Amino acid sequence: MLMLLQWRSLSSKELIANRKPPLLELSKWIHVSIFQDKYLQKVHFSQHGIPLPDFMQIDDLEGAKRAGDLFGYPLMLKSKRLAYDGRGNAVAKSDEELSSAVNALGGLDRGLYVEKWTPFVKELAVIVARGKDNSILCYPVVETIHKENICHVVKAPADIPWKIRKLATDVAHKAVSSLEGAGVFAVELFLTKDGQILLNEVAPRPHNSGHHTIESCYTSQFEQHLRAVLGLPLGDPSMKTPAAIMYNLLGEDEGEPGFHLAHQLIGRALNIQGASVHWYDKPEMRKQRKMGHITIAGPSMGIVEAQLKSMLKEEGSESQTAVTPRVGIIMGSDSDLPIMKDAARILTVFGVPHEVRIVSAHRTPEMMFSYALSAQDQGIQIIIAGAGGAAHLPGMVASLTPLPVIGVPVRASALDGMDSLLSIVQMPRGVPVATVAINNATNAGLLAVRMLGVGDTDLLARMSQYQEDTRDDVLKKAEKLQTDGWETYLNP
Ligand SMILES: Nc1cncn1[C@@H]1O[C@H](COP(=O)(O)O)[C@@H](O)[C@H]1O
Repeated sequence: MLMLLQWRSLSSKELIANRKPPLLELSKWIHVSIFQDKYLQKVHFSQHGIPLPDFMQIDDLEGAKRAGDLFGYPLMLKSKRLAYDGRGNAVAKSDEELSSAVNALGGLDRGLYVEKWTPFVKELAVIVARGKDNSILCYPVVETIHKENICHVVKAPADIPWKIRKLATDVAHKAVSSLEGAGVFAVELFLTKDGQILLNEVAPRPHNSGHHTIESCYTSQFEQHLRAVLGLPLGDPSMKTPAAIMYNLLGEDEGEPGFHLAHQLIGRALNIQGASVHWYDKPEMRKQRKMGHITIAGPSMGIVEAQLKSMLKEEGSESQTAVTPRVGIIMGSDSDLPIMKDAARILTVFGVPHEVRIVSAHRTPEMMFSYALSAQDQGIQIIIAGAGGAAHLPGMVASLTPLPVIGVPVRASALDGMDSLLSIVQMPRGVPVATVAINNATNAGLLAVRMLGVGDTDLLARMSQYQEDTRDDVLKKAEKLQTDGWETYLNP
C-alpha cells in the first residue's frame, strides 16, 4: 500500500481499481515492478552505474553451474519475488548443492537469479526521502545487525569512518535519484573489507532501519513519507540525539510463552533511561516474528550500548543500574590524586557520572593506548588527564582519540610545575589539548561540565547557577570587607 502511495501520477485508488496502468504510465509501472522483482531492480541499478554485487539470471541448472564457474562458491541463489527477511535466499557451496538450493527456493519456475557472494564487514542502510519536486534528503547512515537473516539491531549513526559514511550516502542518493516517485526509500548497502559500498536492495517505503528516527531525528521517516507524498517541504533528517539503537522485539517463542518473554523485556526497557517501547499489537506471537521494537536514544553510542546491555540482562542483574561514565579522569600516578580529586568533586557536584583511573604514559604505555582507543566506545565523552614532570599523558591520549582532552599540569617535586605545564600546553598543530592552570583540576572539571552542557540544557542551567553562586560569594565578601574594614576582616 505504501508503495502505491508513492506513485507520482497515479492515485492509489486508480491503481487498485485498474490493477493495470494506463498505457501512458507504462514506464512508471515498470518502475513499480522493480520493487516486486529484485532481479529487475538489480538490472535497473546496474544500468544506472550503481555499484552492486555481480548477478545473473538463471533459467536452468546448467545456467546455475555456469554462474558458479564464473562467480565461484559459495554462491547466493535468490528468488526474484517475495524475498524478505532471509526468505527467498539459498546458499550453494558447490556445484552439487545447486539443485537442492534451487529446490529450497521452490524450483526454477519461481524465477531465480544468482549473486556473487559478498564478504561484507558491515551491513549499512540509508533512508532517503524524495519529494514531489524531486528534492532528495538522506538520513544518517546506520548499521543493521542481523540474526538469522532478520534485522535484530540498528545502530544510528553507523560506527564507520566519515569517508565511508559519505560514500554510502552518495551511493544511496544516486540510487534514489535514478528512480521516480515521492516518499521515503530504504537503501540497503554492504560495506566490504576494502572499503567499497555495494547496493543490496532498495525498499520503497518507511523501513525497519529507519524506526529509530521516531525518537532520534528531527523528522521521523513516517512524517517524512507523508510530507513527501503530499508535496510538502521535506523535514530535517538529521539526528537530534548523538546516538540511538533500535532493538527489534522478535518473537522468542510461540503463543503465550512468547508474549510473556516479550513483556518481561518491555518491563526492563521501561526502566532504561532514553528507551521508548513500540508494541505493534499483532494478535499472534510467532518465533522470529517482528512484534515491536525498542529505541534507546542517548548522548553517545557507548552509553546507549551500555543501556541496551543492561536491558537485555535478566531481572535483578547488578549491572542493570550501573551508570556509564561520561567523563574519564586519568592521571600518571596516585601522587596526582590529591590534585586530580578536585575534578572528580566538581563532576560529583554537577551529577556527571565519571571514572577515576591511574594510567601512566611512561610506566603503563599499553594501558594508556587501550584506554584512549576504547574510551569512545565505552561511552566516555571527555577525558581529563593530569600528570606531572614530563607530562605526556594528555597529549598522547589526545592523539589516540577523537574525544576532547583537558590537560591538568600537576606540580611535581621539581621546577614548580613549569615542566608539566609546558609538556602539556605545547602540543603540535593538529592535536589539541585544552590545558588548565597548574594544579587547577577544579577548572578541568568545570570545563568538562561546560562542554557537556552544549548538548545538555540542564547541565548548562546548573553551570549558570554555579556562576551566579560564585558571584554572590564574592559580593558577600566584598560587602563584609567594606562594612568591617580590612583589619577586622583578617582578624575577626
Ligand atoms: N609523567 C609521568 C609519567 N608517569 C607518571 N608521571 C608523573 O610523574 C609524577 C611523579 O610520579 P610518582 O609520584 O609516581 O613518582 C606524577 O605527577 C606523574 O603524573
